[in-house]
Amino acid sequence: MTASDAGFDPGTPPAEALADDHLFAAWAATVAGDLLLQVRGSGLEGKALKDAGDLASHELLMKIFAEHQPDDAVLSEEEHRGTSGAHDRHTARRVWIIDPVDGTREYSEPPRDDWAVHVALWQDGELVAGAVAQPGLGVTFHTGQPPVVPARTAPRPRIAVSRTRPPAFVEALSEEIGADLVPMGSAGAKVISVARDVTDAYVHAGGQYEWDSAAPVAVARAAGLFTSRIDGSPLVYNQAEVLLPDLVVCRPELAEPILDFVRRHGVD
Ligand SMILES: Nc1ncnc2c1ncn2[C@@H]1O[C@H](COP(=O)(O)O)[C@@H](OP(=O)(O)O)[C@H]1O
Ligand SMILES: [Mg+2]
Repeated sequence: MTASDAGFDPGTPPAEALADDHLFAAWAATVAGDLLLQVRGSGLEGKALKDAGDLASHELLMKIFAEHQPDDAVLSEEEHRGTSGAHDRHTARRVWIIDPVDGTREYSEPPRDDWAVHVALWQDGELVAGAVAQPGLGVTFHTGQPPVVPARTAPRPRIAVSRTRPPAFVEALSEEIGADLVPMGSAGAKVISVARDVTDAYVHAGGQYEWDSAAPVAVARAAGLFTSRIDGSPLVYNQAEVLLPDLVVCRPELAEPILDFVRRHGVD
């Protein structure tokens, strides 16, 4: 199913979004999320719903970027795991890194809300803008108005982990630092859960790609959260190899205990 099959018209971006990359990212992620809600309400289920949502959101976003950001390259999960659009991301100054549906499994399990649309902008070596739409919550988190992280409410740290592929070492990590594990779908939903004080950290290892974390990490950084690879090195985007298999996003005070555990025990 494509956006036009679904009879969906995203309209035109507001003038302020055309003049501001943060607001453009937010607009694009939000309209793709609106389309995904419409597809989710169409009666499809399971794999058919996953495939229809992925395709519709991807095609809508590619059309939006071709029309409104024609000079930029796009790196999308859904385009053969590589560059798409008219420009080569290896030479472009500006590359939009998008995940049309993150948490595809959870998207196909209504009424779960742990799925997201990711739109990030990489420019001259850095992430400079990002938006994570969580249509199930009815909110788009973005760098134009970064989330204000509430004071910590839980007495024990809560670590968000993949529902289906949690890294083995997080069990031992949680025991050592006295944390509770919170299984959840979608890298974007997990990063945003830290910003919302639903959890205090997101720890992942064992596999992921640039589009899974680019937009969430841009939002997390703008919100003042700590972000790095699991070995403490920086997360770097628009690399020739798009595998970016591990990350930590957390309240700043939890970075050292988590990274220290990994230094001492590794992640095997
Ligand atoms: N071991 C792994 N290898 C490849 N991708 C992985 C992975 N673990 C998680 N991911 C990807 O990271 C995103 C979040 O995963 P999870 O919900 O398990 O935390 C998902 O993106 P998609 O839903 O866009 O495919 C998933 O495919
Ligand atoms: Mg993803």
